[in-house]
Amino acid sequence: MALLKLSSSIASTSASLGVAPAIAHSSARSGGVALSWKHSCSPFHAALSSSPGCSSRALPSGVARASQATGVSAVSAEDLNEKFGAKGVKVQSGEGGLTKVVLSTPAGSEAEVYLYGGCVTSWKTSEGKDLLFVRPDAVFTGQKPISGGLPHCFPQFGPGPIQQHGFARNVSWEIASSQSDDETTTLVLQLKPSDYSRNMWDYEFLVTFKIVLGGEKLTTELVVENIDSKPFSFTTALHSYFKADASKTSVTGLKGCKRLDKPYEDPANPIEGQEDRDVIEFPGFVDTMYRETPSELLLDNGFGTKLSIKNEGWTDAVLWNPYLTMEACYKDFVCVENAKLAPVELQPGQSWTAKQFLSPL
Ligand SMILES: O=P(O)(O)OC[C@H]1O[C@@H](O)[C@H](O)[C@@H](O)[C@@H]1O
Repeated sequence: MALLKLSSSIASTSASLGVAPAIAHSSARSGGVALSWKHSCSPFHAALSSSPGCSSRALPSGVARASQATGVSAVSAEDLNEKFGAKGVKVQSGEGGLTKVVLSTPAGSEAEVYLYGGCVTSWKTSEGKDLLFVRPDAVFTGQKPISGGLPHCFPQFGPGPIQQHGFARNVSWEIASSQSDDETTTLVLQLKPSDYSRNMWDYEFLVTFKIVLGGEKLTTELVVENIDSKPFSFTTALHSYFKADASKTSVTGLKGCKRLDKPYEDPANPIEGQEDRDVIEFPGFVDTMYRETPSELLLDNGFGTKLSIKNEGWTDAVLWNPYLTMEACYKDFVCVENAKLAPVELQPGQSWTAKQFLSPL
């Protein structure tokens, strides 16, 4: 069940960061890995996706390209560090000059969060193992979503009328606050409307993303508030990329759920069914949306780590592995995405909250 509640007050933001001109840097995370993507263009991807090689067709009028959004913070990492830096919170210039926040705890766990896309790109337990995955084709230019970690799909999961997975993953978020104590480190980001977002989704909203790193756990809370004078509705997901040996990976907990399989060539027309497997593996292309999912899924990443993926408020889930359409990396990750696939309708003043709790067992 979605948690709908009236929002009494809107948190004020300490930083004021607009969407600023793009920087010239262009840095692939691959460190020189040769890329030979076969991610060919489905009709939907061809029109709206940021996928490599899929950007040449005309867009419906009023729809902005992802590449028109730019994500460089207007305030330098040094200034932000001055304001929000603390024990366990360091604001730094990251890949491609994009601002990142490095979170750490006394127990030795660490996370990295890029303000561009409000994207957690790394989460290391105290053993130093990064449990998240960033694709080798991910770019840190501030002009395309970072493909990896925990990107946001908002205000549309898709396919739909605006760009694939919405705009939240390809705009700069602001730091609202940071905090750390002996056990946990917390970073709160906010996303506000811009000309870019209004051009495709003309609503006034406030999205708050709280990231809490504590011991061996990574908890996130997403709050969407309608601060407009008119209602709006949205769909959303936390497009979580987990490092995995896909040939040995499995997900448990979805038996009995309604499933919608998205054919690669026609993702807008999914095939309905019901999940009858206790344990789901990834032997080939997987792109399945599950409805009314339980509050906990278990991911065995094939490297000996079992991860509990709990949630509150996320009512649906998506499993994705691109298989040979991304030959260079499909063996190395799976996406297990907490999602909200049925539109959430918010009246002015209302908000919606969903939490994700990740912890190795
Ligand atoms: O390449 P993108 O835009 O990040 O999307 C990747 C995939 O994301 C998944 O969530 C979708 O179910 C897939 O259909 C999609 O291909």
